[in-house]
Amino acid sequence: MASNKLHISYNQIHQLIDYAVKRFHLGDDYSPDLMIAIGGGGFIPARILRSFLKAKHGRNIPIQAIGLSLYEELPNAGQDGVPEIPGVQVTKTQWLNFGGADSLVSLLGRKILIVDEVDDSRKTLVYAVAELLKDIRAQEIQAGMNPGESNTEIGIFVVYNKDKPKAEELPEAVMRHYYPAATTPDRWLFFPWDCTTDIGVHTELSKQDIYGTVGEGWHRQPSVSPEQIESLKDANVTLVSGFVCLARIREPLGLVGGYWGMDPEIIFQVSAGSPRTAIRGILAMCDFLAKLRGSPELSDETNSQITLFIERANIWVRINNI
Ligand SMILES: O=P(O)(O)OC[C@H]1O[C@H](OP(=O)(O)OP(=O)(O)O)[C@H](O)[C@@H]1O
Ligand SMILES: Nc1nc2[nH]cnc2c(=O)[nH]1
Repeated sequence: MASNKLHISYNQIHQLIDYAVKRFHLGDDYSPDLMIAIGGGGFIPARILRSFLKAKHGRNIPIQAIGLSLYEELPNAGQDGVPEIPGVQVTKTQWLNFGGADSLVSLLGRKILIVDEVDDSRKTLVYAVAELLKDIRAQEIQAGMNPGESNTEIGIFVVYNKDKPKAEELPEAVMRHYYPAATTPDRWLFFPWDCTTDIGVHTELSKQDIYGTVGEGWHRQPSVSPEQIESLKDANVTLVSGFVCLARIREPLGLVGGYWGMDPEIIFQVSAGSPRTAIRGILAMCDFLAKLRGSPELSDETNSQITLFIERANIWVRINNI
């Protein structure tokens, strides 16, 4: 794993959740009636998500909390972005008590949405789903049903999914309702709630991280101004004096690519690499956009912006292909 961590701000999380609800048609295509937040990182995202789902149907979805822990509780780990060491096994620190005498909630027939802030090795999510399935089976037996007869569904919402080989796999039925608001490279994510120094400085750093720019792309309209497209034309002027030009085109890349789910690594290549890496990134981006062009979901205006963007990017590549 690369050593540099990515600063994440509260706003980025809020905006990503907003966009994800729209992008995945949450509340319509999959309309949960129970959220289960994995604490502590899943608590704030679940609460934000509840607001966006309420805005759709006017109903507040109940949030239940479970506590699972995989990462070692070393003295400074987790604090101020110090990466934690993954443990071997997930441990339960808190669980549902649906069978308890004072419990009013049944899992049967529900559309459940598990919420967490990050899917890293996937061990935590796999464990949570396996334990939940055991509870569902137990409740089905108690109700005199056959396994699966209650048609209870489980979905997963994560704010960040790390793009890496996962240690364990989720059941196929659950993957059909797997909603990652954003995909990140395999770096340590430094969340705002882990910051114990200056949250203002942390927020500023989150804007400078390329991922911050990409993240912002997800919530804005997929539209790039003519001036931004135009700026590609003279990007080569500053290339020779460093990577200033790449910063100039980073925003339009983040806007178009981020909004339509382009791999953030491409944008990272474009803005953080050598000229040659940048050119590779631009070409990968053109490929991505070319596939997107003409999609029925795109407006005519967006389509023509993409066409123009590819044309300008190609000019940029030709000029700089050293
Ligand atoms: O995909 P995985 O490798 O299993 O990692 C993801 C889990 O790791 C973090 O939990 P952590 O144990 O650090 O607890 P916390 O949420 O209280 O910080 C995070 O909140 C996820 O639940
Ligand atoms: N804060 C934090 N917790 C994690 N748990 C697993 N991966 C991560 C990460 O990148 N950041």
